[in-house]
Amino acid sequence: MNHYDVIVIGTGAANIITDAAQRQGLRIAVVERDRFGGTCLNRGCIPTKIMVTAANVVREMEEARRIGVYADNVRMDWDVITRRLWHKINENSAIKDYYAAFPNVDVYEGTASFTGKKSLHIAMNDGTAQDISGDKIFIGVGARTNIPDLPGLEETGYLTSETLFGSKYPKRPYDSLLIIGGGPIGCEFAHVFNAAGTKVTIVQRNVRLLPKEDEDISAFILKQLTNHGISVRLNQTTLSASVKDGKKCLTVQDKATGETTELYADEILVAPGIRPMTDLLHLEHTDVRTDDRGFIMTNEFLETSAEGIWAIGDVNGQAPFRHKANHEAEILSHNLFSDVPPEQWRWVHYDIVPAVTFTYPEAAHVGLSEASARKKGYDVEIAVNHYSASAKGYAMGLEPGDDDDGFVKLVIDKKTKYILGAHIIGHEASILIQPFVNQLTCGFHTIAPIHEDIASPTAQMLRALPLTRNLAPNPVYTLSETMTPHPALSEVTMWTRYYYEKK
Ligand SMILES: Cc1cc2nc3c(=O)[nH]c(=O)nc-3n(C[C@H](O)[C@H](O)[C@H](O)COP(=O)(O)OP(=O)(O)OC[C@H]3O[C@@H](n4cnc5c(N)ncnc54)[C@H](O)[C@@H]3O)c2cc1C
Ligand SMILES: NC(=O)c1ccc[n+]([C@@H]2O[C@H](COP(=O)([O-])OP(=O)(O)OC[C@H]3O[C@@H](n4cnc5c(N)ncnc54)[C@H](O)[C@@H]3O)[C@@H](O)[C@H]2O)c1
Repeated sequence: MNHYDVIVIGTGAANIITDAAQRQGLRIAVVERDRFGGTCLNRGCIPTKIMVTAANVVREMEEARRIGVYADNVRMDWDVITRRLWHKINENSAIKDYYAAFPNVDVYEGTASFTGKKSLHIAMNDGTAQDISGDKIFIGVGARTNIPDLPGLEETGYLTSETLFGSKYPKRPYDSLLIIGGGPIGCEFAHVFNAAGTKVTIVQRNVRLLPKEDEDISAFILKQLTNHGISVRLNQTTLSASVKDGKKCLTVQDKATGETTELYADEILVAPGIRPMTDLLHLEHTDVRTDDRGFIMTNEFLETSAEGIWAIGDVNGQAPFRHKANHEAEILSHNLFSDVPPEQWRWVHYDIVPAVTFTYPEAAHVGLSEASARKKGYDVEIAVNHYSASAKGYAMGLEPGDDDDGFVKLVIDKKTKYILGAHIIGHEASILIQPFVNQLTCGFHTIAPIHEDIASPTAQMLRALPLTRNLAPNPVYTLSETMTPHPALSEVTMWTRYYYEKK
């Protein structure tokens, strides 16, 4: 059995940990069962945003007539989008080659599962098997679509984000598409296919689209998607799927009226949320604890309940975004692989994770919604500013009262005047949210334990201090510790710090 200093399972955000351990000359095993680079590169953020960016331009060109610019025959060239998208996805093999070239890194292409507290069996993709063990093990195995238990779905056939960017990639846009789920995945694909000319219907179980957003943002996006011709059915129960007259059919029931309807389309895309990839890991052989949905429980230092095992990214069930996963991996790299004393350790706090849904227009937020702030007992004040109130907004053709006149909404604690949450819907909301993320990240922070009972002796010592960190606005390291939503154009400014850090 090969023994390693470090084992990293998964090659999404966990690559940041591999890089840090590699720079220290440690002996590392990297295990990956699928395409290298994880969800973001292969079937998530990157290919969807290549599509979304093209879809945005379609909408912008259509709207440009209100400022005196006319473009005829605006259309998406699916072949160009397809070529650009797969060009990017295919970079995954370069990631594998990159790691394989290091003498201190062994790359295993296969599925890892625990056989003991620190040992793993790898069912290699070529049919062979390997057994390895390690001192430090990092789990970054991500998540996948949580397929609903819907009668007839398997027989009818369906798409997920995984198969759409895999064996079922469409050679041309569908004529019609039913989307199960009105979260970020459902809404972003609805925007893309709608702009590509597909007749799109979203079937959403919740009474709102994007229910993790502030209610005002959900209402705005509903109006926008509807204005663009997307049919949205809220508050629905999906009863069954079938094939009728050559079309795929979804039978749904309105939860309020009880009315049952049959919806037809060429294809069904399933986007009802995600489940962790922990089922393949056989964590029962370890002391790693999971919650009732199978997500690995981690503390503010990304420690699991098992000694020497950490977990980052989607698999820990906290804010499933790539920038959050990167942030966690950077914290571990700093704490464990940069020779700093524990008193200089960083920790994660999830209350300042920005989120952007790349619909048209974009929806972005950081911090608490109005409803969640009130629920937490804050006496809140609200400040709202519309795009049309700014000179640039007018220049863009936005007038007060326009359906698409986006806005910024601040949720403020009446007592302290602190910003509890910032919410933006409108053009480039992904960039406009950044100042609020920076502002909330700056300042003096005191460690806030997550899962109090998960604590290595070092974590216990740091909690007892208690550990503090002052992020003054001027030093470049404050930028390094501030998240930026991925993939927003604000990365161009925020990631300048990498050139300072020479990474
Ligand atoms: C359609 C879609 C669009 C998205 N858009 C955005 C966006 O715009 N912005 C954003 O921030 N987030 C977005 N996300 C979410 C984002 O992709 C994830 O939060 C992020 O990629 C998670 O990274 P990770 O490192 O935790 O896991 P992953 O990137 O999923 O990496 C895990 C890796 O582990 C491998 N693996 C799993 N189990 C094993 C095993 N047992 N053995 C070996 N290898 C294993 C997997 O094959 C995978 O490569 C999107 C997701 C989807 C599905
Ligand atoms: N721009 C981004 O950052 C981005 C984009 C896409 C995905 N993601 C991440 O990926 C994760 C998965 O996205 P998602 O949209 O699948 O998840 P989600 O859990 O956010 O949304 C799924 C939606 O589907 C609905 N739903 C669930 N079961 C249903 C059913 N049977 N019928 C009808 N509706 C049903 C739920 O009410 C929910 O609103 C998200 O948590 C998100 O963080 C991020």
